[in-house]
Amino acid sequence: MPKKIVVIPGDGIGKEITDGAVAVLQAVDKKYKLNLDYDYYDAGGTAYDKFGVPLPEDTLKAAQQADAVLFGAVGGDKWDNVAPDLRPEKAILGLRKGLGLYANLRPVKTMDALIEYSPLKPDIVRGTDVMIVRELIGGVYFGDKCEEEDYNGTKRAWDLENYSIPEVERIVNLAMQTAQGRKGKVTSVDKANVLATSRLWRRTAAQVAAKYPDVKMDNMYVDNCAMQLAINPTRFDVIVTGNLFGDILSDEAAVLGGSIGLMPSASIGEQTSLYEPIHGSAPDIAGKGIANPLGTILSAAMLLRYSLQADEAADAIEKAVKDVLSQGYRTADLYSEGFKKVNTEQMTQAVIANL
Ligand SMILES: NC(=O)C1=CN([C@@H]2O[C@H](COP(=O)(O)OP(=O)(O)OC[C@H]3O[C@@H](n4cnc5c(N)ncnc54)[C@H](O)[C@@H]3O)[C@@H](O)[C@H]2O)C=CC1
Ligand SMILES: CC(C)CC(=O)C(=O)O
Ligand SMILES: [Mg+2]
Repeated sequence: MPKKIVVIPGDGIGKEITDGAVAVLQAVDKKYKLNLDYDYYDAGGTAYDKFGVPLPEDTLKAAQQADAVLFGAVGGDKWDNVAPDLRPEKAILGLRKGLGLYANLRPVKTMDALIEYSPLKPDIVRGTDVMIVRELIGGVYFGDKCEEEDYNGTKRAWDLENYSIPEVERIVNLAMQTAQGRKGKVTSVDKANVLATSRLWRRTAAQVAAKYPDVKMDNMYVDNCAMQLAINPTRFDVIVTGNLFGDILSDEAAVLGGSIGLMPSASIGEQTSLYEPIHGSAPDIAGKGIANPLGTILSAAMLLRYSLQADEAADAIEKAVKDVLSQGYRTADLYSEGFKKVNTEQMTQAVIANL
């Protein structure tokens, strides 16, 4: 039986980068006989323009029934003024909730070939290898919210941050197990000096950690973590944190690898999982054919590894990405004089040639 991959390109650079990842998947499929089959669905502003909603029922249903989902990105200025519940970003939030994707794994690894591209000093970023484990379907992104209400003679808006003990236990357990396959160290990141949700997070994390004597856990406030990522990133192995902090810290950590365009992610659920680069729809470069497809191609490698247990094919993609960078191929986000400047399509073909 073929394995069903639901592809959701979304908006902006979404089509360009998912085209690249699917071309690479098709190439490894030929070599490793994976028997992959693709179905395409709309989401985001593109779906809003066609159907009046950012996440059509058909898209969610297909994703729920898929062996794995490959996602591009959603959003763009064009939809900035649509009703909050119809914003393109509701599509990815709805997919995360609808598929129960409770954990977002965001690996950040500095490749030697790219050491000069980080705005940080080479001696600081060399050897960085962090796995950010971000809780993905709780916290302030999914709490009750109020767009506007009267309050003390003025208007206010609010978003509710809330976490339950089982939600924290589930994500911290996954972080501990992830660390067991790595260097055995977890840093739990919160703001327990201020937030009640963070104090519950910290207490619960300690209880979970006690079940894993082979893993060392420490706690860090999120503001300090933001600084430590910039001055001492190699001190981290696994970082586990909530939805909002994980979103922000992972964009910051992306600069350690050279470009956000390189960063993949896996969003893990009980039934199916979704794979997407950590960046957005990059409206500033959309349609120009210059987006870096490597974050999405590496997300496809994570798809093969986590959803299809096709480790050999995943290894082949990851090695091909390293090879093209060592050979000097660079999209615009990583280009400097002396290197081979390529567009999205040429970078994709370079990866395929190295498989
Ligand atoms: N999962 C998703 O679908 C996400 C969607 N968004 C949405 O994307 C839209 C744009 O958001 P921004 O804050 O501008 O973040 P962004 O990640 O789209 O772009 C930030 C900067 O990084 C660059 N960049 C991003 N991906 C790149 C790639 N593959 N190659 C080369 N350069 C790349 C962009 O050109 C831009 O300068 C918004 O509507 C936002 O809500 C943002 C993050 C995640
Ligand atoms: C809802 C998304 C736009 C949040 C985000 O920035 C992300 O998941 O990286
Ligand atoms: Mg983000």
